[in-house]
Amino acid sequence: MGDVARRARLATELVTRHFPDAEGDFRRVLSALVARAGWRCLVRRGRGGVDVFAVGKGGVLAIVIGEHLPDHDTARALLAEAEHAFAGVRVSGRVVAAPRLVAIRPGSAEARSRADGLYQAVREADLEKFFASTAAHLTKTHVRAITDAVRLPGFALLTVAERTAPESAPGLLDADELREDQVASAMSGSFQSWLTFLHPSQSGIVTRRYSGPARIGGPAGTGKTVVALHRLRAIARRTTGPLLFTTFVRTLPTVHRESFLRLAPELADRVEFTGLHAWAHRLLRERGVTVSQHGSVGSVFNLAWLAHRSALEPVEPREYWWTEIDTVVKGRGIRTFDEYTLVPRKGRVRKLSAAQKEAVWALYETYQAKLAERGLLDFNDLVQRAWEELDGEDPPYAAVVADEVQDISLMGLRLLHRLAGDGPDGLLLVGDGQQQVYPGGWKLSEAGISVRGRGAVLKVNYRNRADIVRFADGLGAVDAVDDLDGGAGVSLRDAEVVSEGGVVRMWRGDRADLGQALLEALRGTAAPSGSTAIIVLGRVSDVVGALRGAGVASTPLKEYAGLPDDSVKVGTVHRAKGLEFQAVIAVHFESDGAGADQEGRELRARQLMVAATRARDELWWFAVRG
Ligand SMILES: Nc1ncnc2c1ncn2[C@@H]1O[C@H](COP(=O)(O)OP(=O)(O)OP(=O)(O)O)[C@@H](O)[C@H]1O
Repeated sequence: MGDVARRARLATELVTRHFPDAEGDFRRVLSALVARAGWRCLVRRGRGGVDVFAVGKGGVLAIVIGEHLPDHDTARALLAEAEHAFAGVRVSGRVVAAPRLVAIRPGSAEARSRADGLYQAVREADLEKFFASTAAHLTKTHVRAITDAVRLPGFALLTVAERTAPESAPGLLDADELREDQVASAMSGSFQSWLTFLHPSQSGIVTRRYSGPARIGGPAGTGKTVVALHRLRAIARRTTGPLLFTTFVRTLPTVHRESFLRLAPELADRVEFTGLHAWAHRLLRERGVTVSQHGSVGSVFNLAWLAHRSALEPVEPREYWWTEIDTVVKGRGIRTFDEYTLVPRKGRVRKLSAAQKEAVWALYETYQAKLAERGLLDFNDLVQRAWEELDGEDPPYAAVVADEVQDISLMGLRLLHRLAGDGPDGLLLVGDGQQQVYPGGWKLSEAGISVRGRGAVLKVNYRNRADIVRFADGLGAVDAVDDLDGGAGVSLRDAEVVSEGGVVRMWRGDRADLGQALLEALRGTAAPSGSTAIIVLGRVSDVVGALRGAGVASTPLKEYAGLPDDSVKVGTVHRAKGLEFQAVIAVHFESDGAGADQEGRELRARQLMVAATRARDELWWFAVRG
């Protein structure tokens, strides 16, 4: 008899023995659950609460089985029961996050949740599809450990023995199973185990109630985004309004949406994942503000620059002045010359004379005039106009999470504040000052946001292996880290690292040899191509050209949406921030760092650190000479 048929027969016998009086529908659905390989079911019937806690590679599910799907209040009560049942359950120092709620309707009649994303409704006929779509992230050892640790009075553990492991030896895995488990864990991404396990400090932040805007800080890889996603789910479960997850990087929300859908597929329609500029653009369009799509902002700035370069170029190059206008003037919402003369130019090392400030202002005015002539808005204008639109209105979101806030402009912060307001659990700002990859700087208080007493810092690095953290820490990013609000923060050096080992390899050579060296590095990594990224500090086209020359196909990071594929990703450090890969080849050009001033050197050191900390297991450090 095949294993599937054997399991089905044994499951039916087991269920009939335990629940002889239960109705046929219940017994049939339960038998199908118990028969699933790799899942263990804790079952109780007839108390009006959760029927089954199923623990398996797809996590922990609280399941109710019945013809009638739960309404809103019932679903909330079930979730509370499920949360309570697993509260404090620990496995190797991590706690088990609140389970997902699933309502299974016997038969094939329509099953649609009537509770706004509190649970996933599944028809019995779709059970196979449902389990196939559940992200596998726990090993068999995890599953055993959870079911061993949880105490659920009144629930019976119903499992069908694996073919080789007799059920009389619960908690033990035989040698084959263990090996298979380890391979599965290495291959299948048990690094996604954050979907079920949280460090106690992470879990504390997920469930904490904040009376107003709050902030989560901590160095690279400590689970800030993980906590933000869990918290979003927790907030969604106790509110009814719309929720937003946003960042300044256009592509990042799409990637994090994929993670969130693995964590809480039932909330797909409740939480919006959008870049802040795209959000502002949409608002303006909806309100009838025409935003021209034609022409390039960069070429308009060039025209303005041509008119003023003679005064400014002898002092600093074009890029410096673009940054001055982008982050100091427009990023801070400065509208008059007088304001500009008074503003603290945080993060800018060079002091400007009165005459230089006048020249900056003239450049700004020409740039604005030329944008207006063409009906163009740059990113700062989009944010400013959206912020003005929302003046005096109620916040459109019940809660907003903003990730990577260290790179958001001051005006961006003000817009976020209008999106969420000052209400309880409304605005959550997540970031790490040490990872700033754009110049700029602000204190939250300058944006009118008070997070006093509502901050948390994470310190346990779960992403990078120890050798990679040590290497990244030595790259010279300033250790004195800002907590995003002018206070002292925590740097990578202070992080506690969970995974030992790691591979760091160096290459230094000429441009002409780059393609071949990349090819060899790609061949030499243990990571599959799809889990490898080439992160470039400098011109990406140079690296893509070298790769093409070596016959390697790649996908630009700006098109990466977090879905698995088997191509190598290539992009700038600006595109790579917030992401992670099993292996990273970081390519920098030595000439780019030469001659930089203190501000440029610090920014570059932070960018190098961000590139290095994208690597989980392997880092190849490529320095191109000349
Ligand atoms: N509780 C956890 N259990 C297992 N793995 C975890 C846990 N928390 C985080 N991780 C792992 O660490 C990785 C990094 O987490 P996350 O991206 O949230 O960190 P971060 O602090 O936002 O990083 P960065 O600031 O560098 O972008 C996750 O992708 C996950 O693989």
